[in-house]
Amino acid sequence: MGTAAEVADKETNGGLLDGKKVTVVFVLGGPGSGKGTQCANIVKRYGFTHLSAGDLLRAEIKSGSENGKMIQEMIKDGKIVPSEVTIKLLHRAMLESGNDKFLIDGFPRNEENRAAFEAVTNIEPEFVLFFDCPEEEMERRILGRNQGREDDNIETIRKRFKVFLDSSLPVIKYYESIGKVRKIDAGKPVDEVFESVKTIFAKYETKWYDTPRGRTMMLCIGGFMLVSAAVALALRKRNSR
Ligand SMILES: Nc1ncnc2c1ncn2[C@@H]1O[C@H](COP(=O)(O)OP(=O)(O)O)[C@@H](O)[C@H]1O
Ligand SMILES: O=c1ccn([C@@H]2O[C@H](COP(=O)(O)OP(=O)(O)O)[C@@H](O)[C@H]2O)c(=O)[nH]1
Repeated sequence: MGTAAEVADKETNGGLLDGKKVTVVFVLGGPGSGKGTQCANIVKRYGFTHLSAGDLLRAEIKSGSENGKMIQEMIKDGKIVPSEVTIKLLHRAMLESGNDKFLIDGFPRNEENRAAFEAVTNIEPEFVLFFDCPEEEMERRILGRNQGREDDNIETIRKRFKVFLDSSLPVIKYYESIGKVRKIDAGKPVDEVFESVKTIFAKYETKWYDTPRGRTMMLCIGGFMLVSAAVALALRKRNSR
């Protein structure tokens, strides 16, 4: 038996997030493979919350936090930011979202990231969506991205490709060894890539009656049927007199 704090910690981390069972999909692939683009499509169709580790780190730089300078230097150099920093941001964003389905994009980037995330959150991904794309195509896409990112220059791009091969691919290999990788040919046009994505996410299709509008419609239909039944009953009573 640990201290109250340790017990509370175990309770919040018992495979649940804030007492809620959650679904996590890790979205991995080289820089420029189209992770962010396809995550936006998945969010629209399947109601997941998209958490890009890179976006969270860039927001942390902008916020002027004490870690900002360190994060900025690491990103500029294509290096992987220490796990505790990224995991804290991801964990907080998950809690704040209120959703129970998450796409974690661009994380875990190395074995240490992976082990630390599981140790801290006790959450294992449902599966890993892996965007497999030729390096020349990824390079072409990043150079045409035009988002004003400090790391989208040829020197840093080459470093990021090396980090991907040396550190991130082993994570994908690990998940492959336990049957959790869903590989997509990401070298094709956006729509074609999304067609492949859809076959993997089919079971998460949001039913129309599960949306806020659908629930309102169901309530209206239920109300209408109740009123019709009451009127029919009243008419039958009157006619039988
Ligand atoms: N299948 C695709 N074909 C051509 N361009 C793409 C495709 N997917 C994404 N892009 C473009 O390539 C660039 C990088 O895509 P992005 O989604 O930001 O990649 P990542 O998140 O993996 O770094 C963006 O400018 C995006 O519009
Ligand atoms: O979990 C993460 C995600 C991103 N990064 C840093 O953020 C950069 C940009 O990552 P992002 O996923 O935004 O872009 P991508 O490289 O996939 O285009 C990486 O090169 C890393 O320096 C990191 O350190 N840890």
